[in-house]
Amino acid sequence: MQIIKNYVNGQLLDPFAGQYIDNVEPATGQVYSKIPNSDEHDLEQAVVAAEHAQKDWANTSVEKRAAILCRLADIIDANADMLAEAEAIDNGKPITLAKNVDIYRASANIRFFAQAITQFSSESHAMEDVAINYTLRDPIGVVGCISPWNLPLYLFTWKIAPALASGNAVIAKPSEITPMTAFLFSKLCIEAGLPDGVLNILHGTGPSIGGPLTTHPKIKALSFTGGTATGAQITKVTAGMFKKLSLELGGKNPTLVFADCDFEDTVNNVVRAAFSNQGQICLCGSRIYIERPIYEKFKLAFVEKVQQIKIGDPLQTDTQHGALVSKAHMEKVLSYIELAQEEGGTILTGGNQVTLEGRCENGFFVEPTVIEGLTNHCRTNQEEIFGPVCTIMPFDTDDEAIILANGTEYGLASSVWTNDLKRAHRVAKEIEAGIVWINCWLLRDLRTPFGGVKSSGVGREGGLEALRFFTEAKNVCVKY
Ligand SMILES: NC(=O)C1=CN([C@@H]2O[C@H](COP(=O)(O)OP(=O)(O)OC[C@H]3O[C@@H](n4cnc5c(N)ncnc54)[C@H](O)[C@@H]3O)[C@@H](O)[C@H]2O)C=CC1
Ligand SMILES: O=C(O)/C=C/C=C(\O)C(=O)O
Repeated sequence: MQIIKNYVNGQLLDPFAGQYIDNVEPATGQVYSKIPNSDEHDLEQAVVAAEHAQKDWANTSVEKRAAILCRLADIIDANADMLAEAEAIDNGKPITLAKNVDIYRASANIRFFAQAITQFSSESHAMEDVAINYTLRDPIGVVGCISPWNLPLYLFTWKIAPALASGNAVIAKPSEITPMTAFLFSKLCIEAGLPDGVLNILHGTGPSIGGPLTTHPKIKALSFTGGTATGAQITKVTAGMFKKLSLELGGKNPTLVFADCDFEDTVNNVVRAAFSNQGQICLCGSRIYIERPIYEKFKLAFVEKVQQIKIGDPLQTDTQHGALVSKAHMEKVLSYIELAQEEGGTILTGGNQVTLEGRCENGFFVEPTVIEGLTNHCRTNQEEIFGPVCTIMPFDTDDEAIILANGTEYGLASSVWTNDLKRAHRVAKEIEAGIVWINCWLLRDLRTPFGGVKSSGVGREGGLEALRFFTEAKNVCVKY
């Protein structure tokens, strides 16, 4: 059984208290590794190491920092098969998805921010004949990054890469539900020659290490991705501590399908948007609104396509739909399917747990599920299910579609499917969300601002926004 270790000051360490928790493979339901349940002592050691390393790292030339990070990205690429298999085992996601999306993006994140920092510049403001102001952007110091289980290495690297590139030392906590690729990554950091203490990875649960990390006085900025309730808790416990916070939280994202869309392409992509990664992406489109003239036709084609999704062992390369991340999460998703029926919904396809034969007979599999006949304000359409469950509903006018789309507390992402350019722009402007995709979904340009409004988060990451978040601006005013 593999024993995962913390990565502190360049070394792979056991937790001080010797406490471990079980790591379960979702596709089999079996414990297959042990995870340190780190606590304040481990954190203190990491903070000391990070503080010690940070000044040298900040004083290391941008070119050298970028070169080390690019080397790390290359090493990820060289180990892509190994990492993809580890991610599929740890998370339950299909191995093909793990390789093409998760691991591909992990190295892209690191390479992107390694290059971005070499292009980062700051503003100057001239006061005619009086003075010139220029802005310095210094690293913050020691920062914290907390990431979730749904896109483990993808989101872990999305946070640490800009933090490191801009000269901070990082204490990162991956999800205790999917710790494996962050552990493997720590070995790759050693191989890449990342200086000791610049990145420290502490494993463990929210209460044992996540909480202490958020309130540690020496950690001046926190980037968090996860559930909205946890984001609210972090805001509460850090109130009055004057930390910079970037919170990427939940979504309940609308997909708006207009009658003039490219029908086939839209059906294919709306299926992908609803069910990729078993619906466990905060950007998934789980509320699908279809313009009435094509409602019945779209429904038939959509359900037919969903029924073709191949459910199977995540380690088989032809599997399209793997296991949910945990038993608890599977039970949560199944309880929402039950709730949807109590609320008057009709299941058009799916709705059940799936029992596979062989090695995966005890895995946490749930069918891709499509429900119709619900109102917009029912709990099924208001609460984040974060699983392979979507609802479909008709609409009659653009204005109605916008009201329905905006009718939840969330505001992360949305997609709009139409060939009417004016409509696309108008709807995009009216939708309350951090991201609107027109005739596409999850098409990501890493330079763009990424984040949500309303209960979907605070702040933006991506591109310059992330580099700005992980630096402090200082204005210098020079009188002529
Ligand atoms: N990106 C997203 O939008 C995500 C949303 N979720 C939603 O949240 C629900 C709960 O999933 P969880 O895994 O429990 O998410 P979570 O928000 O509890 O976990 C995310 C990360 O935060 C850490 N954490 C938990 N409590 C903490 C605390 N008090 N202080 C600091 N860190 C803490 C976790 O250990 C993990 O690393 C899911 O069912 C889903 O609806 C979950 C993961 C990602
Ligand atoms: O940055 C991206 O491309 C995707 C981000 C996804 C999440 O934050 C999520 O699913 O939690």
